[in-house]
Amino acid sequence: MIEFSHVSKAYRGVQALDDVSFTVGPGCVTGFLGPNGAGKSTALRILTGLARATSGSATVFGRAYAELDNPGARVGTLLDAGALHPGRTGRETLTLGAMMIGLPRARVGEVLDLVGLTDREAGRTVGGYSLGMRQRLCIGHALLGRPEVLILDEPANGLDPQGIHWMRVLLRGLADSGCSVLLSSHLLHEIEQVADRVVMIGRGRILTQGTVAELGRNLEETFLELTANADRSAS
Ligand SMILES: Nc1ncnc2c1ncn2[C@@H]1O[C@H](COP(=O)(O)OP(=O)(O)OP(=O)(O)O)[C@@H](O)[C@H]1O
Repeated sequence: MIEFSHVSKAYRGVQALDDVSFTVGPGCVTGFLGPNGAGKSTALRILTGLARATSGSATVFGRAYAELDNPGARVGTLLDAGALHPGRTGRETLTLGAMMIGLPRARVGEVLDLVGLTDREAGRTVGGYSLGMRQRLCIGHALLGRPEVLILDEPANGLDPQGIHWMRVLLRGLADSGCSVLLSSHLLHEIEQVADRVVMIGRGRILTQGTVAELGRNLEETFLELTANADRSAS
């Protein structure tokens, strides 16, 4: 479903990604775990056509995201919760999103229910939303088209413990119904709680990947050890 094949990305003076390869299959949540600055957002931006790889390819359903017909209907993305228009209401934001991918307006109400935003909250402008409400709205936006593939960059940012639990249950349910979920985070605990597979990245390189069971019960030790090794070899 999602395939990164030897993806590298150099910004001026910074090697953000170095020969990154991994796949994300249906029916599971793949956690993309790495410390701040590891290259997670860069990889997801390349995957969704927002940045260009220096070399290599990243595809969804075997094609570049931008080449898919109506990608928003098949691939749900949450890349930057801060990018919402502050002057639109939550409902308007979702209605525009639904119109852009050709969905009936009725889907907006369903999604508001799904992400737990009340009618009153949906009628308020997004500029006055808390970070957690923005995240819920963005998750809702990503789910509008009942996507087969979900790409989420740090979706738990700003959610309270109840919200994080809600998101875990939601992602689990989506994966169980066949969705391919790619979830990035710098928080080990968050990934550990929900992911079936983990891809660890540090300083732009894949450090290890496998199922949570394969990587061992003490994922934290593995994470700290591997990121420390990556730091040592880079210095
Ligand atoms: N537009 C850009 N121009 C120059 N350097 C960039 C740009 N975007 C990212 N970088 C650099 O690329 C590296 C990877 O950044 P990226 O944002 O992908 O990491 P991340 O793993 O998502 O980090 P975080 O968890 O902090 O969001 C960092 O060194 C960052 O400074």
